[in-house]
Amino acid sequence: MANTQTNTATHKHATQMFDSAVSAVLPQHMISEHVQFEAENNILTVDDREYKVNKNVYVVGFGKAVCGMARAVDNILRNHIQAGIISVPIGSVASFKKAGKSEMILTSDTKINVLEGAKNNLPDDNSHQSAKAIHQLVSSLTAKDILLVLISGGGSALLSSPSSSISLEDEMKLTQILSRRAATIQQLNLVRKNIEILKGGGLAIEAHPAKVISLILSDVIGDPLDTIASGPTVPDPSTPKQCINLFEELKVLDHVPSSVIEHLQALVNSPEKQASEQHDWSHVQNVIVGSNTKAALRAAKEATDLGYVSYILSTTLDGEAKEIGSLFVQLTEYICLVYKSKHYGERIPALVELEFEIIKKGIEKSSINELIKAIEMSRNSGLGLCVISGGETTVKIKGSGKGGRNQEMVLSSAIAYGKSLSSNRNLEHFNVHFLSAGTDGQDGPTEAAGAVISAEFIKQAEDKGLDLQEYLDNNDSNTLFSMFTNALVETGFTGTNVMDLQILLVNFTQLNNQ
Ligand SMILES: Nc1ncnc2c1ncn2[C@@H]1O[C@H](COP(=O)(O)OP(=O)(O)OP(=O)(O)O)[C@@H](O)[C@H]1O
Ligand SMILES: O=C(O)[C@H](O)CO
Repeated sequence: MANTQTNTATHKHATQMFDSAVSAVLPQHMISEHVQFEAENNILTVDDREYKVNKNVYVVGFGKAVCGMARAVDNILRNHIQAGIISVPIGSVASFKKAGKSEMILTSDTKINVLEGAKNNLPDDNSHQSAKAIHQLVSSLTAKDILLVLISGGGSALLSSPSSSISLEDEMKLTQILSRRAATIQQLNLVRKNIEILKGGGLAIEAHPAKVISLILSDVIGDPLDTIASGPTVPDPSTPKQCINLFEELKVLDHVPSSVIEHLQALVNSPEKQASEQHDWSHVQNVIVGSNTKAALRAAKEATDLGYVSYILSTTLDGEAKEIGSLFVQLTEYICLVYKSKHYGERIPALVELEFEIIKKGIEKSSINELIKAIEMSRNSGLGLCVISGGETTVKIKGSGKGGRNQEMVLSSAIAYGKSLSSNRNLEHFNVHFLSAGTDGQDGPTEAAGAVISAEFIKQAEDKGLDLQEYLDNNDSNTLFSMFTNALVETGFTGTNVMDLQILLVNFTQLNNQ
């Protein structure tokens, strides 16, 4: 029974749940769930649509998870693929080779060409050349052809296709200006859709009259099709005016290259914009093959299999990473208080106060009510409780240290948990573990996917005489966690990318079990 597990076992459960979640969104698995090929009749089925295949398939792709996605479709449709080009992050193939992940790499006899570029997830000359090659391929297709488009996070930078009046340098400058102003991915991609040829539905329009099937792995909260990789195969309802308004809102209008402003002004009522508004999209099928929700559901299933009561709190978690870290400690305190309360639903002042704080940080009252039900089930059954969430947080970097948003979140939770433990607030007799990690296996510019902590970690940090707050203030979470034997979550580059996951495990236990 999970509730009587030791510290080591619980730690292992947390990483096992994370690994299982990642496995649910690995390319081979996701593609085979949505794409089937009946070789006898040459029928390709993608969800509810069927296509007659006859050596008429072309493949293009762009994104961090596209290597494995291309391998998966090559395995399925190998004899029918005529040509293909994928644009993937620089060093992808070498790192998969190094990790022995052969299922993520195309075989030497494939017809799909692999191009690498976009260092540090920024558009560059390599990704510009890749986009040109992709453009050329898709615009040569005819009505009898089928184009498979593989899309995942990082796709925008890997398909750099500025309009002919805008130079690559100007596009790169614009990306920098907007990023420095902390533009959200929705804001950044709004602009990209209006200034790039292949974005905002442009790729599908260029491929017309071919049939277009987009297989999309979502790395954006809420899975908005028109934002993921700037929606190259999705109708774009946005306008050039919205871009100008955005520049004003971010106070960058004076810094935006004049070629961009001129392009946007000319785009209003242009034949190009009108053609896209009137385009018939019936030749396009967009399919989300994987998302954070799918990973969270698998983590919950693994938790149940391991003997926990599991509850998915949210799959749209955002905000400042360190705020979310302390939110999880408030949730832990809340869980422990409800556990210990004599009567289910008892409204003691400490609970009401905590609930107020939790709601203030963005958790809905209805989610708290569901959480209470899960706590009650856990208490009645004697099983441990597993709370799962997913999404993507942000970090305002002020220090000079090494870290990532997940490790920063876990470090902040360790500080809050340490305070909570030392003031003896509600947490005694509870064995608590908190993990946060990126499903791509890389948290910020570090080698780790994330980190996991427990009371044992806090004790070890105290024994080492470490000041955790100092590391947090310097955004140096990775340096800190690297000093411990099992605080980092290390998976290597996973080959998928559906944002981040958090796993909170609370086991009621006697202290002598730990
Ligand atoms: N020292 C640091 N401490 C905390 N966070 C950091 C640090 N350095 C960079 N980051 C964060 O890491 C993020 C960039 O890393 P990463 O490449 O994993 O994210 P991404 O570009 O959003 O890609 P993906 O969505 O695929 O994970 C940025 O959000 C940045 O704020
Ligand atoms: O490539 C992009 O635009 C981001 O990763 C969001 O999908």
